[in-house]
Amino acid sequence: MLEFRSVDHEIGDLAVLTDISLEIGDGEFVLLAGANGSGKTTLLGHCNGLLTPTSGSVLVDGTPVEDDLVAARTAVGMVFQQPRDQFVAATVGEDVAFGPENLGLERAEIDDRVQRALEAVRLEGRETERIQTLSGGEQSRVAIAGALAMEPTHLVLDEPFTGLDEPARQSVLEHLRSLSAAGTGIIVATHDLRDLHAIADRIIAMHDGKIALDDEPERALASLEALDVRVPADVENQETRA
Ligand SMILES: Nc1ncnc2c1ncn2[C@@H]1O[C@H](COP(=O)(O)OP(=O)(O)OP(=O)(O)O)[C@@H](O)[C@H]1O
Repeated sequence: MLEFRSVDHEIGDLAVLTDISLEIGDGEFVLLAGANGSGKTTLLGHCNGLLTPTSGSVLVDGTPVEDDLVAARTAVGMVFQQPRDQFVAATVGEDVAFGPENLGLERAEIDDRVQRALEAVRLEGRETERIQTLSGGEQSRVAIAGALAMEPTHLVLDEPFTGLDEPARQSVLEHLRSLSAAGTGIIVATHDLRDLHAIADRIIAMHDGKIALDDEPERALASLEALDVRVPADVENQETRA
């Protein structure tokens, strides 16, 4: 369980997050929507102690994040918007293996996790390739594989589908869905609600640093346009009609 209790985040005079309270249960698949600048990335940064609340607290499985940062970072896997910030090794295989190696796992278990993670992002057989030589979308997939290989109990992804081609997007989606079914809590910040709402349990929409709505997908979608979150299918329909 991931829990925010009245979290405020201020930067100077700017209230970036105001009074965020929410609970995300094990196995819940949550979409975090909202316009540019509404506070999504900042909210995600609080999930594993990357950011510290100005007031309020964040708890991972009942423990305040600041009480045990290592535990929080092991429990909550993060995939950032800019994958380049996330790489620690030169090659695909080394990078994805880095996290599991740090957990002190047996070699066979590490290799197994790397294989499964690379299959999930459709990069199997590419272990020895240098990350620098990959395309942006492929680099994003390496970053996702790195988080998957840690097998965290909560997985937080910031715009994970940007730059992914459709087969890779579907494969990652399928994997996230199966992780969620197996009990992993998933939070995906995204503008891309295309087919995601069909698999999500819940949509949380941010507006000006506050939670503007938190509801099951069908009801949430009906309210989203008022918050300036375009639903691509509707946009396409409007363009077709025009
Ligand atoms: N380190 C910082 N310094 C100053 N302002 C910041 C900082 N981090 C975030 N902000 C501001 O806080 C607000 C929320 O930013 P955040 O990145 O959380 O939004 P977002 O919803 O993730 O946006 P996007 O959809 O564009 O990624 C923005 O107005 C942003 O400019």
